[in-house]
Amino acid sequence: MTDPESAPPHANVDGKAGDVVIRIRGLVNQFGEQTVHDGLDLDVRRGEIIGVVGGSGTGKSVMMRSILGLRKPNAGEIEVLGIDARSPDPLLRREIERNTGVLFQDGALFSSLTVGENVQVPLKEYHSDLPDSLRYELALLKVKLSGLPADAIDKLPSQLSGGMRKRAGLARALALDPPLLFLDEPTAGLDPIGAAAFDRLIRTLQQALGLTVFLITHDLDTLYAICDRIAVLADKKVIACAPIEEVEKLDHPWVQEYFHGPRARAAQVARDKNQHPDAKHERGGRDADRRTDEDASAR
Ligand SMILES: Nc1ncnc2c1ncn2[C@@H]1O[C@H](COP(=O)(O)OP(=O)(O)OP(=O)(O)O)[C@@H](O)[C@H]1O
Repeated sequence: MTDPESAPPHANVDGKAGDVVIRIRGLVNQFGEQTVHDGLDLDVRRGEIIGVVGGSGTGKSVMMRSILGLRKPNAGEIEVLGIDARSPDPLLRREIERNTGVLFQDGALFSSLTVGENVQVPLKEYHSDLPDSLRYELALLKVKLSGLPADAIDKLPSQLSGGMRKRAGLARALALDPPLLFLDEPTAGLDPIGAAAFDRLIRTLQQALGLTVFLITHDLDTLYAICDRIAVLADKKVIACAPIEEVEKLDHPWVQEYFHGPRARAAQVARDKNQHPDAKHERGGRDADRRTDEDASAR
């Protein structure tokens, strides 16, 4: 761990795929009498898309907030790229912030700023020395990378569809080229075709940019289509963290209900239909163009 007294803080952004980039041990989170996490452990590996699932109120968002240092846990250790996420040191806090992009559920865009201005907010904070024209060009690059048309850059969030707002939020999350991307329910509120397209975008960006993605979702299609491993929150802990084929078999009432109900069956059918023998990285390969009405209605 870097000693902020003797050396500038430096996140461990280089390394090989599979290295642990987020390490949680013995996490405890309480709100008054309510214990949300009690001795939760989790390792997130470099280069993976980890899907975080669990019933409503099991503490998925609280875990994400703890990792990002937005909430101080009651106990436990959290390291993000080798930095102690519980540290109050502003330099360490800033280092974590600079290396993590976050897409919150509601997009969290500033409504009075254009898309381009929203994307430039982190650029202004961390690269204030850049000329305005270059910052604009960088914002435009992120807007295009997120699958938006170039002219979206000058629009207000209220002038965009829900799916486009998500993409704008993604463009802002990617503004600083962070190695870690956090997504809270990215496909919530999107229609099935829009959700499938967003899944593909995430997978494509993750591969192209070498991102590690921490993805909270209730969306079974997303889990089957793009997640390398699934972390299941239940009983105040992560009770399993494994590829979906293993997690499905877990003898736990919530897991059984979630992964073997009618919605799960539809998602599995979609996955099996779309799986292509040559698709090395596509786990499920949910493909909007090939979705059936049955699949769509099961979402
Ligand atoms: N600031 C807070 N003050 C009090 N209780 C809180 C606070 N934040 C979260 N909680 C409680 O912690 C529990 C976990 O909340 P969290 O939002 O992490 O759940 P979740 O798993 O993300 O749920 P969902 O899937 O419904 O979004 C809930 O019971 C919630 O009410």
